[in-house]
Amino acid sequence: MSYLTLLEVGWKLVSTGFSLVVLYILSTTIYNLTLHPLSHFPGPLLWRSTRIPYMRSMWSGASHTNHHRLHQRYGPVVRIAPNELSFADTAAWHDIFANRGGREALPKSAVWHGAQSGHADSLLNCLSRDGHAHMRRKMEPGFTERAVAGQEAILQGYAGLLVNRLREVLMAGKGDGERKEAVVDVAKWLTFVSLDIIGDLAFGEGFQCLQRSEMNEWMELLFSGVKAQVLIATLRYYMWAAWALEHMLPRSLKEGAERHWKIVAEKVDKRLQQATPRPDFIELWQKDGKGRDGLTRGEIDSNAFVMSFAGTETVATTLTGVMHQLVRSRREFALLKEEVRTRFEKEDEMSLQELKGLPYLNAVIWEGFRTRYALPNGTTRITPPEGSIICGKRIPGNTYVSLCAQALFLDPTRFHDPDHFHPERWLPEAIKDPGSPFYDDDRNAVQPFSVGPRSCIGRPLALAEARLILARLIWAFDVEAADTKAGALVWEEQPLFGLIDKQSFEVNLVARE
Ligand code: HEM
Repeated sequence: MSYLTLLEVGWKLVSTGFSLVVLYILSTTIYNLTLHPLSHFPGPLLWRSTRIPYMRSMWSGASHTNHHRLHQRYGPVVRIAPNELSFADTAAWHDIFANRGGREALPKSAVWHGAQSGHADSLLNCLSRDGHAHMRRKMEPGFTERAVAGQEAILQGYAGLLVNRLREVLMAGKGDGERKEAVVDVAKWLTFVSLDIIGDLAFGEGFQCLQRSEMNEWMELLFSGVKAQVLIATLRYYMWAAWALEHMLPRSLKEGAERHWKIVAEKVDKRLQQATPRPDFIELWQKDGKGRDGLTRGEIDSNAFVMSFAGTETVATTLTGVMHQLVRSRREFALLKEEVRTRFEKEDEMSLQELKGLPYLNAVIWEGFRTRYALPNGTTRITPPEGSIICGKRIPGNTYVSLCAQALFLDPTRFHDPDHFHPERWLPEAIKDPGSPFYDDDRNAVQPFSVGPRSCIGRPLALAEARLILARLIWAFDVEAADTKAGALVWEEQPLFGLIDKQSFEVNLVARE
């Protein structure tokens, strides 16, 4: 065969291949818009026909604001990709995430979850229903109200350290004895304290963030790893992309991930060598000699690893969000200050038990969840092959479904004045008084810890931390808006990669008079 004939054959092959690809894309697009079982669900044309707008939205970090906008335009159910629906309806919490009337909660999908190869499952990643239930039973002793009460000294220690470190910053700040003040990045300090607490509970020692006023290098790598994992997960919607990813990931990335695991194993080793019992997770996840079953060594490593992001960023973002609201809401801030400062004369009187009973403090935290939620796009599940009923609608099998918390929590048909910070909507007065503008609010819509068998195991700890840290800060300092660029943070503009990618938020910290 001559060189020219070879070229011709080659060209024909390429053009046929190209035509086939174009044909495939065209026919799938037409199928997605017409014959696909989800074709009657509303959504923008491009989102219904290909997954590209969804991926773009995820990769740009704007998925929460985009999905929220789609719900405002199309209603409580939106088709956000050919085989995916987003819900913004209170009933969806139970229909997607809870076991109901003999029907089990919808499972997690292998796109978003599953163990890392060569490592044991963690509670968060485990895909098997039975495997998860078994592991959850073994881990629960580490997270009960009783366990948190036993961990109180650890929590108080770090909350006190946070206040003392901020007092030092204040002393070095502007002003004289009458009024000392300093601009501080609260997002950073709240991350430090939540990291140190979880470091202590998961590995037996804090990460020394508060002491050093900086993030531990390992944690920084871990957070960027989590972000990368979210972006990589979106590629798994395409089988070929998942395969290519598995085979084409640079060796350095794989080595980096293994280094993480090695550090985890070393930290767990060190903790296991401590002979004195301490009320931390590892102690409570192990067999206890009194019949309590425990995690395997591999499971301890995987779960300690997961705690370092699942239990830190969530708390830090919630508290930063609450601060962001409080500095803009003078009346609400004054009410909170009054409650905390009149109830306690001394800092050490602020026990976890006492704080649980403070109505306004708790209302502020719940309004923080509603307006500044750390997971505004929720998490994804997949319907079983036989399909499922969600919000009264029959959803075909193998459909990805999620709940857009931001759209639900800020829905004007469910909340009075939804875009503004009104802690009083959570007070017993508003709940009981038909004259209150918040009486008819759909408070059940706000489920920051999700519901059902895979709801947040760390809920009691998270609430205890949030109450304690917030109360200790409010007791010790006055906080005002800072006239800096980071002080003018627009909350909604922060990108989302699974969790809010928290930016700096500066406030003016003033010594309490
Ligand atoms: C304000 C703070 C927190 C919020 C808003 C939050 C929210 C959530 C949500 C929505 C889920 C369900 C995830 C899903 O459906 O896939 C979850 C699960 C989980 N959370 Fe939290 N969380 C917080 C704090 C914590 C803390 C402090 C810990 C532990 C120290 C923790 C550990 C976990 C774990 C291990 C799971 C997986 C549970 C399972 O699959 O059985 N979280 N969290």
